[in-house]
Amino acid sequence: MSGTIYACTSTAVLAQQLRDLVVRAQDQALQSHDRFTVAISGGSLPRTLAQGLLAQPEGLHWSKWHVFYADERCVPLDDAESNHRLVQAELLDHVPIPRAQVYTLNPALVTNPEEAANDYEKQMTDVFAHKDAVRLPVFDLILLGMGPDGHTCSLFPGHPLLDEKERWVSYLQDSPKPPPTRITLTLPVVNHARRAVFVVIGSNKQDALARIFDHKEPLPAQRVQLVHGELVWLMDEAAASAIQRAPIARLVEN
Ligand SMILES: O=C(O)[C@H](O)[C@@H](O)[C@H](O)[C@H](O)COP(=O)(O)O
Repeated sequence: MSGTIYACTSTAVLAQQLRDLVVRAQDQALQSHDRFTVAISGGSLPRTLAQGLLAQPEGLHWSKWHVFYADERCVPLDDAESNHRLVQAELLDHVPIPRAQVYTLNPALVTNPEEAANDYEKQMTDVFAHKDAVRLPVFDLILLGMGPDGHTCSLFPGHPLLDEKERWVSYLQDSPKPPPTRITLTLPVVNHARRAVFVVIGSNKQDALARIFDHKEPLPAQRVQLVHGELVWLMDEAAASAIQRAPIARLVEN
C-alpha cells in the first residue's frame, strides 16, 4: 500500500496539515503551468478543507485554481445533497476563485446521468486538452474521502465501475450511499494525479482501514495507487488506531 500515513491528534492539526499539503501541491503546479487543478470529494472533507484553508489563506493563489468534483450527486446544484452546494457553502463563497473555473455537473442533465458524465468529461477536456491529445488528465491534486465500506469518490466495493479503464468520468444509478445516481471520476484518472490526499476521520472507518492496511484487501480506497504521484493519508487518532501493520507518523499540536 503506497502512501504516507499521518495520525493527527486533533481535527485542527489535521486541517492545518491538509492546508500545508494543498499549498505544496499548488506551488508545485504553478512552477510548471499557470493553473492549479484540484478535484474535491463531498462528505465531511469540504468542511475540514475549509477549516484549514480559511484559517491561513496566505499563499493561496485563488485565481489560478480550477476546481472539479471527484464525484457528484445527480441532483440540482442547490439541492441539499449536492457536493457543489456543500463546497460552495463551506469554501467557494468565501474565496475569490473565478466561478468559470469551478466545473459543476450540468444541471440540465441531472435526470440523464450518462449524458451528465459525458458532459463533465468534456468540461475536463476543455481544461486538460482533448482526449485524443492526452489519454488521461493529470490533476495537480485530488482530495478524497473514504466511506466505512472503503469506497472513495463514488466507487463502491464490488461495483463494475472499478474496472473502467477508458472513461475519465462515469456514472452509476445504484450507489449504496444515497442518493443512488451519481457521476464519478474513474480510478485511472485518480491514479494519474500528481498528488492525492485522503482525509479519514472517525472510528467508523477503523474496519475499512484495518482491511486495507493490515489485510491488503482491494477495497476501492486501497486501489488508489498513484502511478507517478504522491499519496498521503490524513487521519484522526480514532481512525488511525485501527492500523497495526503500517508505519504511521504522528502529528501533534504545535
Ligand atoms: O459524494 C460523496 O458521498 C463523497 O464524495 C463520498 O465519497 C465521501 O467522500 C465518502 O463517503 C466519505 O464521506 P465522509 O468523509 O463524510 O465519511
